[in-house]
Amino acid sequence: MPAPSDTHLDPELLAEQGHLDRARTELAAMRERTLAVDVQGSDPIAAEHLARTLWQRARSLEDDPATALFFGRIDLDAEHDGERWYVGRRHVTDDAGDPLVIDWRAPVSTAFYRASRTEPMGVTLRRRFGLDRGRITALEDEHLTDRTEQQASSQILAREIERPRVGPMRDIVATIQPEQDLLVRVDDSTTVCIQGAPGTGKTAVGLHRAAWLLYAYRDRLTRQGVLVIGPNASFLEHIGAVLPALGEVQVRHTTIEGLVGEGVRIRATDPPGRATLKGDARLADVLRRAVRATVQDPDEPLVVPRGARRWRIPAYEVREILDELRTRDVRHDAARQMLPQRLAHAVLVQMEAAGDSPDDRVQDAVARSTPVTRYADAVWPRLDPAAVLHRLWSDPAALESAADGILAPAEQADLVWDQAPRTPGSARWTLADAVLLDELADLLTRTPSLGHVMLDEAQDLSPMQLRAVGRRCSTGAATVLGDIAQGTTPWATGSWAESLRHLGKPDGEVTELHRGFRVPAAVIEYAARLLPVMAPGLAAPQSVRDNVGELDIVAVQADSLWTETADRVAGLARRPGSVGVVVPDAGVTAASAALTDAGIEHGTLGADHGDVEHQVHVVPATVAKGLEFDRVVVVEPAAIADAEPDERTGLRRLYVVLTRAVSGLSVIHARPLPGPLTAPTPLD
Ligand SMILES: Nc1ncnc2c1ncn2[C@@H]1O[C@H](COP(=O)(O)OP(=O)(O)OP(=O)(O)O)[C@@H](O)[C@H]1O
Repeated sequence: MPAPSDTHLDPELLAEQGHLDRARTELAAMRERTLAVDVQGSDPIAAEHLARTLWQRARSLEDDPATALFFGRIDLDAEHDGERWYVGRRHVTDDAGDPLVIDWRAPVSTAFYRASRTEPMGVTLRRRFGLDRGRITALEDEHLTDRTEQQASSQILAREIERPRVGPMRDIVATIQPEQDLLVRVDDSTTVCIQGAPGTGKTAVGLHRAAWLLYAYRDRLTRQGVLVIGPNASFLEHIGAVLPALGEVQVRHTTIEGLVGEGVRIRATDPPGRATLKGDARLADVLRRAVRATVQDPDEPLVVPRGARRWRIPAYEVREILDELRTRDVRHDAARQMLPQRLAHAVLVQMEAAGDSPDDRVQDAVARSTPVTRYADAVWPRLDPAAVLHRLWSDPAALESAADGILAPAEQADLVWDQAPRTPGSARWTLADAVLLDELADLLTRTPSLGHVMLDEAQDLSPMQLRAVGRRCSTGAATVLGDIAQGTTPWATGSWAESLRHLGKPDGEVTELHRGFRVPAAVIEYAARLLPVMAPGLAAPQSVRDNVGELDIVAVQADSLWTETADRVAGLARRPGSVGVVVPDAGVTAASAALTDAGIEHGTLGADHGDVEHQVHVVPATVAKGLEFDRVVVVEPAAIADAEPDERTGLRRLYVVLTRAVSGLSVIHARPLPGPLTAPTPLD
């Protein structure tokens, strides 16, 4: 690959800048044409819908002068009519409809990302553009069919990966790698599960996949919706700008709490053991039984007075009807609605046997009559999820009858409240309870499915949480992203096959990403000392970064831990790029006070709030997952590990926080470092 051209006088560069200028002008014209459409119509609802669609389209056609409209070009061989395509974030056409730029998601763009010297895919030239504030500053060419040309690594790609990180996560549309592109473009009916070490681009791939799916299956997915699920509010803020930057503004982002917590106030926390038990898939059977147990076989017959006659359906016949409804795979509420019609039908059969000839209207009238609806309500009652769970957790006998043979007596005893709240409304529900309430709600009425769900940090979900997510994509597919080595919940998954089973997608395709884009070699090798102890069998990523990174381990006196931290942060903040100060959760206040005393302006991240705009952030260790900062200061690793319920989880938490750095990692400690971190590595 020849050296990138960097001069403004380069005629090639000027010609490309000319194409960019033309594309800008045409984009502005496309937007004007959209805005000029006169929305009229006799149907005001249709007119309003059209106006909204046009407004959204006009918004998506807004030009951001800071980003170039295209970042690459491919020239194809004669077999492909020698076509030339400029690849960018969106289609731009001239007023004759000829494309000036094609969307990166269009099928023809695939070759830009995947063509190689061994498989050129008809590409004779691949050109990447170096861009600065929306202007072309460099070109990098690969002649894929020229055997004499030396293969070299892309400087433009390297520059993009090495760019210091500030603010929220960016899109990677210009530099998606072939192995990533393969995953982005998997069809909409396939569930993919991507295992990858920290910084291998799982989140980036998942978000670009969501954008691609919305392009390729626009009608269905806009109608049914696409949902992104991440671990906490700070993470959602970190990733929240990526899809809008790709023109997709309608994708909802939420956490598990947000997903199941609608209408439930989560006001308490379960101890780890109980939360694990409540997250166990066996609870699904317990709840199913509890709901089924509310359907009572009657002892009394159904008596329906009509005119001068009284029709009697004996209890044994009602029991047969109930048995038939029980064996059908319908939800509780749907069966409840069917029951009055079934009972009315039995009455009609008797009427016919007595010589009457009742029609459907009579059956409807009988089904709606008070004796039938009262009787049906008594045997197949209206249920409220909170009331069902309230009863299980407050009444050991009710729990025993639902859990007998499923949960051991000691497990049942652990689930029952010590002091039961008087009413379901006054219960202090936990997150695990909210997940169970969600399961119960689905046993009553089917949860509607979305078109696609992207689930990030999926290793941390309990089986019951996975079931809750699976319900949201029962007729769609999912993109499941995670790293088993980063599992930090007591119920974290041990295998993706198991997670996919709980998600209801046992045929999901598990694949692995190996190349690390975030963490430089020195830092990843340090963090990887933990792997053999807490995730044997899993390897660290192979860092693709040119920069090996900076690693500093600083031992300090306990009484100067925070002042030393502030000193170091002050030094790091003088350079461009974000600084994450990752501290034990219990140290957030002390860390923030020390930074304030040192005059360092900063934000504090939390599980329920994000604020990614500052240069310096104090990050509680439990919130760091999925985030990244140019430079990271990890304070007191031993305390971060000790805050977790067991050693393995503690070391995994540490692995997560040590792998957030893009350029440099400083570890400041007063207590001895956890044992595995002091093991020698080839870098020592
Ligand atoms: N092809 C690429 N080109 C440029 N940057 C990339 C590419 N792939 C990934 N990155 C960058 O690498 C960083 C890590 O990516 P990402 O957060 O998606 O990794 P991850 O696997 O989800 O990490 P973690 O397991 O720590 O959550 C991000 O800054 C992302 O933009």
